[in-house]
Amino acid sequence: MVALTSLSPSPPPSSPSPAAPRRRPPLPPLHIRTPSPRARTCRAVSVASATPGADDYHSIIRSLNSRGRHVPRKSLGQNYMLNSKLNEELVAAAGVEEGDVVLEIGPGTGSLTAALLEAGATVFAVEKVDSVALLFLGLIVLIATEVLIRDRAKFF
Ligand SMILES: C[S@@+](CC[C@H](N)C(=O)[O-])C[C@H]1O[C@@H](n2cnc3c(N)ncnc32)[C@H](O)[C@@H]1O
Repeated sequence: MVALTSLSPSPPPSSPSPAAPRRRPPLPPLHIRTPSPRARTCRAVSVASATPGADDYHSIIRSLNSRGRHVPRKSLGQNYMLNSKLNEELVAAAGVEEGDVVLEIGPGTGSLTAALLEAGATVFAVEKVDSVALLFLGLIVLIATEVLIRDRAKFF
């Protein structure tokens, strides 16, 4: 298992030597929304993008384009949900309720994760691809769980 904190890039060294390995640039600041009373028992805090809106399509596309020019790979099933209403319907169809614990394999952009959090679930997310995991981290902060297992194959 990989601790979430270990995925966060370290601050760049003050005087990098030419032989030093390249480090990822720091993530942009996260704008954390105060959890609603309904989401109080959540171990994760969703951020602004958890709120469904008419502009879901554009914000997801913007996010996908912003992190390392992520190009979705068919071999990894990287199809992303652009309509958060559908995510809500999926969560309702699955009967996810407050206090449930959900293991989500492949959170991708985190759009379904956000709907699960809104329903009051605690979500453990497993994402294989680093660039997608970083994209996901831009949307969701896992606070108490602090665990992001990157490869389902290694987990099971
Ligand atoms: C269908 S997409 C996720 C869609 C997501 N609900 C969304 O709307 O953004 C599937 C995700 O599974 C990830 N994935 C593929 N193979 C995986 C594996 N072995 N372990 C964990 N994640 C994996 C992909 O990188 C991708 O982000």
